Amino acid sequence: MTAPVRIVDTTLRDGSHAMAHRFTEQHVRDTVRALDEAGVSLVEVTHGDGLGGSTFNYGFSLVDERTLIAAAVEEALQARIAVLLLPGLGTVTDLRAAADLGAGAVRIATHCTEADVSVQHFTAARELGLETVGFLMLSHMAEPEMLAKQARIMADAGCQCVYVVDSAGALILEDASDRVAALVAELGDDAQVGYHGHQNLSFGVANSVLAHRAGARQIDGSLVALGAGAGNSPTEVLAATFERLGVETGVDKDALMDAADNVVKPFITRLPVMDRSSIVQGFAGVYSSFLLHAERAAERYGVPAHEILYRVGERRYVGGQEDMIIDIALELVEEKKNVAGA
Ligand SMILES: C[C@H](O)CC(=O)C(=O)O
Ligand SMILES: [Mn+2]
Repeated sequence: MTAPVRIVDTTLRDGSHAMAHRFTEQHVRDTVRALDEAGVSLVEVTHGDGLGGSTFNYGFSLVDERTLIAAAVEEALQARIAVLLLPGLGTVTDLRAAADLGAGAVRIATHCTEADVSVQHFTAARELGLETVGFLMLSHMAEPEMLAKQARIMADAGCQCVYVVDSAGALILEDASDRVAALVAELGDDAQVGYHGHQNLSFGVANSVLAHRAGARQIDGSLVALGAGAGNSPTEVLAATFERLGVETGVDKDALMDAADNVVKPFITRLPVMDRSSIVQGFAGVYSSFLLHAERAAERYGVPAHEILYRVGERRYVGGQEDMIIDIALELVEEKKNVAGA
């Protein structure tokens, strides 16, 4: 018998990147209601970079995330509302506030080789009675065995499901399933394994299917793929694909397609697309949420965004190093001046 999979929706968190953090309370209410009615059991709502993410470096939110979390909790009749937390940006105080507002789960995200910084946050989350999930971001930067060791750190700290997070949309087929399999082998019954894909090289859904076959039991998606870079695996496509494969998801694919077309598509300011810049992100292994930062720097300094992104990939910059995008743009301006003057 094929094992069921839980489809987790991150439209209202990863989608925050694509919306330049401009979600309104109405967007959140309408989307949560639609996901809830479609049977999605875990819905993530936070600034794209998690609790406390609304800053100069990452981009300010239009509406305070606590207002959005409270609205989401009010609309969800069966779904649990999850928040994202990046240790160092979000604090345990932010987490307590989210729990007080009714959030029932936290997804704690670290760079794929830095799981140790999440330990106190998992401890606090378990004390608060929250469901706990760990995100090993930019997973393509660590080999499967190394990633599995990092997953062990999270599980030992109280994490109930550790995700292979393909932040750059760089993993292709076995790259994803080998990592999932390594985590499953390491964690056994101690914690579940999840998979979070991005579409930069168009492998989000295919990787998710392989991840499930390798033992992942939670898979992320976003309605209309709304997410950073070329977006996430579309929730409505995941639902249709798993149904075709005979894998139980507990969600209603037609209700999700309705939500995608009639609730989310009308408010999207910029449809996720596999354009030159996002393809370069997947190819060069660049954090998807750097896309808008690179596009802004490109416009401001008159250099191509894809050239900036290639260089970000070469230097292996990670989340939190958004400011380096400006440095690279300035460097490219200098180099172009020197070539022109030579
Ligand atoms: C903070 C990031 O946007 C988390 C995530 O969704 C990813 O790394 O991918
Ligand atoms: Mn993501």
